[in-house]
Amino acid sequence: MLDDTIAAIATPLGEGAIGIVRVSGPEAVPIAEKLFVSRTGVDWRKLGSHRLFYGLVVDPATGRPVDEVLLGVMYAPRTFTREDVVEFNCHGGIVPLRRILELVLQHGARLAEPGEFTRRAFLNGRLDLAQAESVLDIIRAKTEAGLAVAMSLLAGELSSRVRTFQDRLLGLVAQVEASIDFPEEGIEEATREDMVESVRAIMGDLEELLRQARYGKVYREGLRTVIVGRPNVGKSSLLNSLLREKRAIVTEIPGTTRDIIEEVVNIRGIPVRLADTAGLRKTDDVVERIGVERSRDLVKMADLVLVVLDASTGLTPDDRSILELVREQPGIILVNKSDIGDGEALARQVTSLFPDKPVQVISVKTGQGLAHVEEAIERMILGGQAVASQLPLVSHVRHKQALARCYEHLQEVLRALSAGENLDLVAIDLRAAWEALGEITGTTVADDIVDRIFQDFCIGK
Ligand SMILES: Nc1nc2c(c(=O)[nH]1)N(C=O)[C@@H](CNc1ccc(C(=O)N[C@@H](CCC(=O)O)C(=O)O)cc1)CN2
Ligand SMILES: Nc1nc2c(ncn2[C@@H]2O[C@H](COP(=O)(O)OP(=O)(O)OP(=O)(O)O)[C@@H](O)[C@H]2O)c(=O)[nH]1
Ligand SMILES: [Mg+2]
Repeated sequence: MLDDTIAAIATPLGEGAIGIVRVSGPEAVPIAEKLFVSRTGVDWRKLGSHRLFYGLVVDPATGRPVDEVLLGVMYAPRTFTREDVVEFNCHGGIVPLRRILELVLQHGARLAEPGEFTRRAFLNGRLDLAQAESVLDIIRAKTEAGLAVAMSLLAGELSSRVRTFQDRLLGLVAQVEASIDFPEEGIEEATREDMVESVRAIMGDLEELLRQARYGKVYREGLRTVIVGRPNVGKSSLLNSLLREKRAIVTEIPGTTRDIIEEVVNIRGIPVRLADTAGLRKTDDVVERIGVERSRDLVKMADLVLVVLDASTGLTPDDRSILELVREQPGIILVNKSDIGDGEALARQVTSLFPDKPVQVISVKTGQGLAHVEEAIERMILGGQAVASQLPLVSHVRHKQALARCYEHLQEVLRALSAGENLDLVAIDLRAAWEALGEITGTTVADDIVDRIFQDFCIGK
């Protein structure tokens, strides 16, 4: 499979200053030799790697120039894929890009599958699986903090942590197997206790990583946040204010918002996917009822629900049923319009009904309390930790699950050790724990999982 040459347009299709057709594999350089004509008189084949050459792409069939380009040439093995790579930097229009790709395909390459360049980097050992996954995170990052998390994954910070865990586990396996091989010497009580201690230490470190994982995925996927409340309480006003943009229509007429409006806002580095919804109330209006249904569905899937109340009207039966809806969910209750009503009184009443939920008195109109809302959102996710002080090493559910599986096997190791069970059993679970970790870096991962990971990538990446 890796002896063929792949090609794709690596830049977005549209109008741009520059567009890139990327080619990787043994035919990359021969293809460039067929299509590229230098305009500077240099013999680019005689010069080194990682250089750009100015010239034309000429269609060999007609001899006619297709576009003026810069040709990037990078020789294996020190390239993104560890194969020969050439890049046609052409003008960023659909027609030049498509024409050049077509010529490349006619002269010895095939169209790359989604993520295939990065997949080759993985298969050829330049990146491990976790690092390869970070490439998509970098592209999709919504905030600087999200980018920093992705960059640390690319740099291999999680991978190297995982490898130290694996080394520690292998050390234990060796210890256990030595005892199995010389059963007549038995296993001393002290050795058993040593092992228990080492396993506990590893588990403690895993717990720390798993704690971070709880909020780590937020940096990649964003925090799914839904604003709910009765009609006219100020939900759309709140969205606009957090966005610092007049995105949603705001009027004094209840029932203004009918569709869900979704935007990503950057709240202290955290990408928050804010959804403004139709006001919730008992209604006979068909259109409005559909909107209400959608809001309820969204609430069920949310990471965080912002319930907006109106201080100027006090708590109504509709408010009470909305609050019931989020009783079991992470939520913050916002008492709005405190400029025209007694916000503190309503906040006290709500706190007595829902003592577990944070309540914040605000006025979107005057801006009162809005900074506290951002703070509360941050606290909610990080459990009080400051964002900047420590970015999570674990941001993928897949990585978290592998760590959790490793942890479970170690629990089993502990149980077997303390129950004085056969050391063969202990060794089996230690190996299973080691393998669970290998799924993160890709040394012990099934092919279909690798397939699935790269399917999400764009073509040309
Ligand atoms: N034009 C272009 N821009 C790009 C990429 C690309 O492939 N092409 N990248 C692709 O995603 C990113 C940069 N990533 C890259 C990663 C490694 C290498 C590379 O050649 N690595 C060699 C070291 C080169 C040297 O030592 O001089 C290596 O790792 O061996 C190139 C780009 C973003 N920008
Ligand atoms: N006095 C005051 N008025 C506010 C405040 N927040 C919003 N309003 C007003 O309340 C009215 C309703 O605001 P919206 O943001 O449209 O309310 P909504 O909850 O989105 O309403 P629906 O989309 O109908 O469910 C508008 O006239 C806003 O200007 C506030 O803090 N104080
Ligand atoms: Mg609205």
